[in-house]
This record gives sequence, C-alpha cells and structure tokens, in this order.
Amino acid sequence: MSVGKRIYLKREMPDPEIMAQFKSIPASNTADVMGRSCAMNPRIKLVSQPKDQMMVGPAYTVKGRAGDNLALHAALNLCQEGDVLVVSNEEDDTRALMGEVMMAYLKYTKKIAGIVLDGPIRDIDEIGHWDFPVYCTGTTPGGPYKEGPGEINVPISCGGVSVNPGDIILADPDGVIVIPRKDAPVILEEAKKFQAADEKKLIAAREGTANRAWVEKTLEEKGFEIIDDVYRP
Ligand SMILES: O=C([O-])CC(=O)C(=O)O
Ligand SMILES: [Mg+2]
Repeated sequence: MSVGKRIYLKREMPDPEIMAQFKSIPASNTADVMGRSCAMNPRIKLVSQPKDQMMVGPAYTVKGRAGDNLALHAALNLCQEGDVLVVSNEEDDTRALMGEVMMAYLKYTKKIAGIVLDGPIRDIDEIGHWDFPVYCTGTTPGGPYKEGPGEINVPISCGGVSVNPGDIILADPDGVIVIPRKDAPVILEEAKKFQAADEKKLIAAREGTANRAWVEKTLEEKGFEIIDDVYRP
C-alpha cells in the first residue's frame, strides 16, 4: 500500500485555449464570478519580479510533509513545460522548501509557468529579482528535510483552497486563485462579461458619473439607521 507516497504521472488537463484566455482578465474579476471563494490566503504572495504579471497554467500538485521537500524534488524531475507547481506543506513556515538551485532548474531547464508554495523559500536576494513568478509565504535560511512521505498529482489544500491536479492556476500581483478544470469554460464566459462591466464602472468612477444609489437601498434593506446627530457616550 503506497497511500501517502503515490506519484501519479498523469493528470486530466485543461483546454489550453480556455486557459490562455484567462490571462487577459485580472484574477480579482475571475474570483468575483466564482462566489469570491477561490482565492488562496494572502500569506501566499508574489516575491519575484515577472515581466508578464499574469501567471496561468495547469496545476501540478505536490503534497509535502511539513518542512520536507523530497516530493518537491521528485516533482522537479517530472513536471512539464508550462506547468504551475502547487505545493502544500501542512502550513509549516519554519523550513524553506526551495532555494536558488531548485528554482533555477525550474525556470531554465523545465521552463514551467511558475510556482505556488504554501511555505517559505530561501535565496531571496537572487530570486527576488527574477523574471519568473514565485508565490510563497516568506523566507527563512533554515533548509528542508528530504525524508518524505509526500505525493504528486493528488488533491491538495494550498492557501486554504482545494486544488486538484490539472485545475487552472491564475495569479497576478494580487495573489493566486484556483479555477476548477471542469468548470473553466463557463467561468471564462462569466468572467469576460464581468470584466466588461467592471471597465465601465471604472470609467464612471473616474468621470464622476458613478451611480451609488444601491448603497442606500441596501442599508435600508439591512435595517441600518442613518442618524443626523453626534454620538453621545
Ligand atoms: O536544500 C534544498 O533542497 C533547496 C535548496 O537549498 C536550493 O534549491 O538551493
Ligand atoms: Mg540552496
């Protein structure tokens, strides 16, 4: 029995054309059409300087043991160009899961789209300047163990969100969201409509023509009271 130490070589993959179209929509707008409940916790943030600010790719999931990167090293050998490595780590923040050596291998040899780690890295003095998307929780010089267990291409939880292998990972400087592979086509259509409406709202906000009447209406519906007086303790 290998549960806890399984390495799946195959994943169901998203439609590449659908995936590419998400790149033209801010992650916040796509998140809004998904009930606003698909964004990873902001402890996972961009720490490098990618020239292309939109990262998108199919999730290559790595389920690591706290502070241990043996499964992540296995993923380095197996992942494909364009993948986004998504790494769970039992929310440990005491061990750097990777540094400049592993990261250089991913950027230059494997040419993946980027990496999302629910844990810290090290060598930020270098990686912090790279044109390569690295999302993680912070930094520490303390290195990882290499004992396992761990699994590859199984469902994981990263930044408080479920990620299945082959889900679409979309990130920009606001952070990371997870788009379930099966639902991606319908989410894309909704996100495009939302984006068009959002652009109109932005123009109105700049030009002084914004209609804010919905706020008073909602306050009334929710039972707020507007008092034309000062607060007296
Ligand atoms: O110890 C490790 O596996 C990670 C590391 O330092 C590096 O990638 O530079
Ligand atoms: Mg190192």
